[in-house]
Amino acid sequence: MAISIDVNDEMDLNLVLEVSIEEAGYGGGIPCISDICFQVRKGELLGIIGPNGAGKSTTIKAILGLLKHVKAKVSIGGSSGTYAYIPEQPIFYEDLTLWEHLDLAAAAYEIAYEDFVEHAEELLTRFGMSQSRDLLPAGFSKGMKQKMMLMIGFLAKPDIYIVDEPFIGLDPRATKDFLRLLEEERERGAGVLMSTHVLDTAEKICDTFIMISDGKMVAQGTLEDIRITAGQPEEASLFECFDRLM
Ligand SMILES: Nc1ncnc2c1ncn2[C@@H]1O[C@H](COP(=O)(O)OP(=O)(O)OP(=O)(O)O)[C@@H](O)[C@H]1O
Repeated sequence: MAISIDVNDEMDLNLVLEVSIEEAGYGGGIPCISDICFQVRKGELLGIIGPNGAGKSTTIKAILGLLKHVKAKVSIGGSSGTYAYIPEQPIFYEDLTLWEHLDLAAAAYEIAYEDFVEHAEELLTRFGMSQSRDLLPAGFSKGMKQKMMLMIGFLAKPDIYIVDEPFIGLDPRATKDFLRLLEEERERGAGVLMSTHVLDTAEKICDTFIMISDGKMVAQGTLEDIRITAGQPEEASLFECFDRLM
């Protein structure tokens, strides 16, 4: 394994994430992804899109240093260089309530207790989860578990959010609440790296994209850049570009 995660104060001050993955995979010597390079700036939302099995989650795992086989350089910028990872599959402790999960996360992020209580109460209200605060997440629905992961991520107020497919379990109201919070965080200067299949939403909210197919980047940039790469006209949707490039 050869991965370096630098918390680097000397990089371009507007960059919150710089990724250069030579190759990465799950062992056995065969890489699943290769030559994936991109940057995320303050306030930017970069969408990773691609078909099932293209390598979106593997790219995220490579960035987080979760793979055995990875040759990559990852730099997280800003003075504190912090990130929050919101996984596609909720991860939780069977014996801890929702509130205890938030409390544990706040302790890990070293947030002062009063600040934690205020922010956590606000998040519970915004996600409509106040009544579930003292319940165990094992009994939650898929969407409620997803909301818990989002709340834990938002507690951190990091430099960059790394979010793996957030939309699948969320109802329309929760999706709206999530997008509004994300927008506020971007106004604060946080960057966002988000993988998703929901292309009409991605088209509306992402500033830039990387499109991955078969473990490689096939297009990169703004929607306009993607249209040019796909040889599509000005009015073409992200889905039409995706369809053409895949
Ligand atoms: N734990 C694993 N062990 C071995 N190979 C894996 C593992 N997870 C994923 N892969 C392989 O890595 C490749 C990329 O998978 P990945 O999960 O990154 O795709 P994805 O683009 O996130 O797909 P989806 O949209 O279906 O979530 C696939 O060929 C997949 O079979």
